[in-house]
Amino acid sequence: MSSKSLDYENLNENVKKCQYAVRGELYLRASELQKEGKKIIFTNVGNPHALGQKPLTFPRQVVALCQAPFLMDDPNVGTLFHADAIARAKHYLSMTSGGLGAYSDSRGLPGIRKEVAEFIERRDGYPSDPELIFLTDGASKGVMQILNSIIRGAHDGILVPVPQYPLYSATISLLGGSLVPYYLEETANWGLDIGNLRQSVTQARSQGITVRAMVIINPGNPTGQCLSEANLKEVLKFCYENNLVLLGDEVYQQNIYQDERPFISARKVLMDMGPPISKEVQLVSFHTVSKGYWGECGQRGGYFEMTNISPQTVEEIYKVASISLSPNVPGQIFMGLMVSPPKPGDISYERYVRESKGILESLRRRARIMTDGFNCCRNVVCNFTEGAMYSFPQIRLPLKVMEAAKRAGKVADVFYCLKLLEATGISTVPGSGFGQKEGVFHLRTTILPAEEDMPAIMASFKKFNDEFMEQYED
Ligand SMILES: Cc1ncc(COP(=O)(O)O)c(CN[C@@H]2CONC2=O)c1O
Repeated sequence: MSSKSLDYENLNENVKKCQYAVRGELYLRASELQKEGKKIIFTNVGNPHALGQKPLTFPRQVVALCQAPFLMDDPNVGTLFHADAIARAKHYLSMTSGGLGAYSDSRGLPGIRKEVAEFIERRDGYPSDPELIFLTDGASKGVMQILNSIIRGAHDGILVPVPQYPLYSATISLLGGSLVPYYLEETANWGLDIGNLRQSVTQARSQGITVRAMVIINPGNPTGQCLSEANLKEVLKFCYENNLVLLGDEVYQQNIYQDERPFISARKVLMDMGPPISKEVQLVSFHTVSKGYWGECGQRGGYFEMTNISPQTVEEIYKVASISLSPNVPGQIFMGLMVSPPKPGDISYERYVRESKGILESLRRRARIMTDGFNCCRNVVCNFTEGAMYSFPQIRLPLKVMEAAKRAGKVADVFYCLKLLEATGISTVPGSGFGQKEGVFHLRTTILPAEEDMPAIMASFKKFNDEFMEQYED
């Protein structure tokens, strides 16, 4: 029988080439162990509610009423839902053309895009145009749409920070483009070095690659660093000088755990720089409801905002978005609620502030507990998690581990993470899944396990690591 179209050997080569380590070998092994009854701590994915974080009450009340508007016909609805949640649900339902079951415009509901624009204006102090904001099924889909618009073939290069979040490497592979790495400096707390950027671009160009865009992830995933205003100015100037569109992945902008480098958006810095840069540099900024203190990953709410992109290009991106008909409407409503939460004086305001502040303060404490826990191990060095949701310690491994890993046919940090998983049930992602310098090894875990469980998890890690090192030390 001749081989069929969807047989492996006939698949699109780009499909076979792309990799996404966050749900790769370690995750699959952890799932197997879980099926065998082993207790697994899935700290490999930035998935807060899967690790016990409670959803914020107000957004869930509003979306519940939007999903089941008949509840508002019940005379007792006020005993279960606050008046501001009821009013908000009616506000969103009035924007739809028949409730949550109807498609919306392919760019998302205009009323919610307006709320996003108003949020950006409040945050940055510059006007934002709803016509340049598209709502998406999570930031992932927005990133894929924009990269799809940029990459024309193998000679088109995208500058990506290494270590990087593998949505970028996987999507660039899938689209048949070229990833151009720029290495973050671990000893400078994962700082971005413009000299390294220049070197990467020069090298890529010498290989016939046209570098077309640059990705920044701020705060960083997996590295957690927060870019300073000075860094952002350097990057925007670099993009201006090299005619690059900047993709500003800012999905962790609510996740800030230090006061030295508060979040500042690439768009604000761009506008502050004034002409010619503020008029010339093309920027696309991404945000999501999956992160922050919302953590509503499963709702699939996201947006991207375009700056200095021509109407003709916006039309093309709109045309492609229309192929998927409509971003999911509940996710859009979550986005509207996130960018326009209860205000002082609203009935739900106190509870909203109490819940969100509580989550953020706990995340900040957990970042510290985890960093200190890793740094208690003699062969582990861990930068503090300034932002985002991850810890990315460097694990120094002796020669015998390299040899054992080689015999097992594994990369050294995959070998280490598998042993960690088998011994403790802690499911992580090996640093090799994010890219790292030759001969240096890391793992990525999240700071999401419940705060009360953290000390025990870090003790379990230390016990494993010290025993592992005894077994393999030179
Ligand atoms: C930097 C970055 N950008 C975009 C996304 C996509 O988010 P949504 O599509 O959900 O909006 C993620 C998700 N982070 C993944 C998910 O969990 N762990 C991770 O590393 C991310 O870390």
